[in-house]
Parts: sequence; structure tokens; C-alpha cells
Amino acid sequence: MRLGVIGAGAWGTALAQVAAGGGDDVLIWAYEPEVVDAINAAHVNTPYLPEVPLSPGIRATGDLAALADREALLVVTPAQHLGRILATLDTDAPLILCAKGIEAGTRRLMSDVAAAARPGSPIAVLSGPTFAREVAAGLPTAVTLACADEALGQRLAHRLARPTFRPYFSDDVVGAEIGGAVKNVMAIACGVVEGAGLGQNARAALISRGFAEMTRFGLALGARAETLAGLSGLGDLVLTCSSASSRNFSLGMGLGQGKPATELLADRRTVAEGAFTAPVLVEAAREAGADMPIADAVADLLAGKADVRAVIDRLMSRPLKRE
Ligand SMILES: NC(=O)c1ccc[n+]([C@@H]2O[C@H](COP(=O)([O-])OP(=O)(O)OC[C@H]3O[C@@H](n4cnc5c(N)ncnc54)[C@H](O)[C@@H]3O)[C@@H](O)[C@H]2O)c1
Ligand SMILES: O=P(O)(O)OC[C@H](O)CO
Repeated sequence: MRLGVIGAGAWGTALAQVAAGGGDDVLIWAYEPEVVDAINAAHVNTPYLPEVPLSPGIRATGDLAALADREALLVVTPAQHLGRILATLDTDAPLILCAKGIEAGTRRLMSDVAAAARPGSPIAVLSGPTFAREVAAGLPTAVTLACADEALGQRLAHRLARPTFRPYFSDDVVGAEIGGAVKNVMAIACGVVEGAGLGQNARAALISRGFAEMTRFGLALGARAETLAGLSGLGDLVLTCSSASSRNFSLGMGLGQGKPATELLADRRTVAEGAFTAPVLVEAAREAGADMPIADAVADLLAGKADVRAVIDRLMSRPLKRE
């Protein structure tokens, strides 16, 4: 397959490596010219995935127009840049959305952003528990591949599958997107618990109650419960809430140690999507009538409106209720 990858951060690069390993002709678009040069000249993505020697079959470009002949495009830019970049493309090829987030300002999921930017392109979502470094190293990984068009989704799943990369098909696009967006916010909360030394009971409680929030919000937006309990929801929530390898979790650790969000986010080259998703998730949840007290707490911490002690007291003193 002639595959295009838009975005050469850690995840786009890891996906390009998986595809090239299976024999696909892979062209990856990078935002930074130095990334284009490093991939083409030295077969390494020095800023974002330096430890992985890349397949010589991966070519890089800084020109989005060069992607016009691609049969399918993996879209792996950070969520807040996705609409702007897709709008400049010239293609009706299927778009496989891999960013995890909600667009600030519009409160749109990535599938809505992509549909508005490229109305002629069929849309699929690839999401799940996937640390880029593990995927690039060929460690076993399973993901959700969601597409409303079952025939296309099944075809894409078969084209992307590799011996160590296993897509599970779903037709619940919204469910797959909500899991990936919400888990990043919950990972920040779990990092806070770690950074503040609040213990493993608290972390398990946050994962469990965070899943309840993800489910309430997802069901309100039309997601299916089984998708939220699958790889792209609970699976990714468990991964990201349990490991300092997660950028969102490690951002939360810094907050838990009392550092201000502005300091933690300044000059950061890699993306912690939960920091952008938390405020817009809170707005979207309010609009949908879904109670999300943990997401509220993360948004307040990030905005500097409350400190760790205050948000923990707030969460623990809520009226008792049925589970
Ligand atoms: N890294 C992972 O393990 C992983 C796994 C699954 C999904 N994702 C998701 O993939 C998406 C991309 O994350 P990543 O980890 O590949 O990124 P990254 O943190 O490794 O790199 C940052 C990316 O942002 C891009 N960027 C910075 N400024 C930009 C601008 N103004 N315009 C366009 N692009 C710009 C950079 O070129 C780079 O591709 C995110 O939504 C993330 O949640 C990441
Ligand atoms: O490092 P994070 O927190 O962006 O998580 C990466 C992936 O989304 C894990 O599935």
C-alpha cells in the first residue's frame, strides 16, 4: 500500500516503522525540516524517537502536497493542529485518525474536525494502549480500528495488521475517540496522586472512578459501553494511568509535586494532550449533562485555580452516592 503518515512525532514515526516493516511504501510528513532531513539522511527521528533505527523504506517530506498520491493517510498530528493541516491537503483518500483529544473552542471530536476539513474522505480512528517506543520496538500491541463503513474498516485493519500489531475492528467511531481523549485527562490525575505521594489505593480509585466518568460522558455522546470497556477506553486508561512513560502521567506527577502547570508546559517539545483536552472536556461534559468531577479537578489544577490539597478535599467530600 502507498501509505502516508501526517505528523512525525513519536507516534507517527512508530506507525511508519510498523507499516514499512510489512512492506508498505511509506511517506511521512514532518512539521520540522530537521526531522525531514534526519529521517531521509540518517534514518532516525532524532528529536522524537532517537533510539529506533528506521526502515530505509520510510521517506520523509515537508511538503503536504507530496501526499496526494497516497492510498490512505494516518493522521498523527497533535489534536489541536489536525483541522488546520487537513484543510491544506488535496486528497479524498481514507483518513485514519490517531490523535487523542478534543478541539479547543469548537468542542469537536477529531472525526468531526476531519469531516469538516475533508468532506470527501472516509474516516477511521486508530486508538488503544500504545506507547510509541514499544510499538516501534516490535513489542506485542493491540488497538481498536473504528470505522462506520465496516467493509472499509475491515480492509484497513487487515492492511495495518502485523505479527506484533493487532487491530480489532469496531464501528463505534465516537466511542473509540472518547476513550483516547478522556484517558489522557485521567492519566494527569493519576500522576498527581503519584507525585503527591497519595498512595496506590487512591490511584486505583481514580482509575475506577475515571472510567465511570469516561462512560457517563461517552454514553451521553452516543458511544457504546463495550467500546469504552475495550482497548481504546479502559485498556488505554489502565496503561496511561499506571506508568511514568506516559507524558500525561508525568505532567501530573509534576503538578502533584507542587510545580505550576505553566512551568511544566513551557518549552515542552512533546505533547501531553490531556493539558489541552481537560478544559474543553469540562465544557463538553457540562453541555452533555455528564458529571465529571475528576476532569473538573484536573482542569482547575492546570489553570492554577486550586492546589492539590484543595482538589483532593473536594473530591473526597462530595456527597456519598451509589456506585
Ligand atoms: N507517543 C505515543 O506513544 C502516542 C501513542 C498513541 C497516540 N498518540 C497521539 O498521537 C498524537 C501525536 O503525538 P506524538 O506522541 O506523536 O507527538 P510528540 O509529542 O512525539 O511530538 C510532537 C509533535 O507535534 C508536532 N508539532 C509541534 N508543533 C506543531 C505545529 N505548530 N503544527 C503541526 N505539528 C506540530 C511535532 O512536529 C511532532 O510531530 C497525539 O494526539 C498523541 O496523543 C501518541
Ligand atoms: O504518553 P501519553 O500520555 O501521551 O500516552 C501515549 C499513548 O496515548 C498511550 O496509549
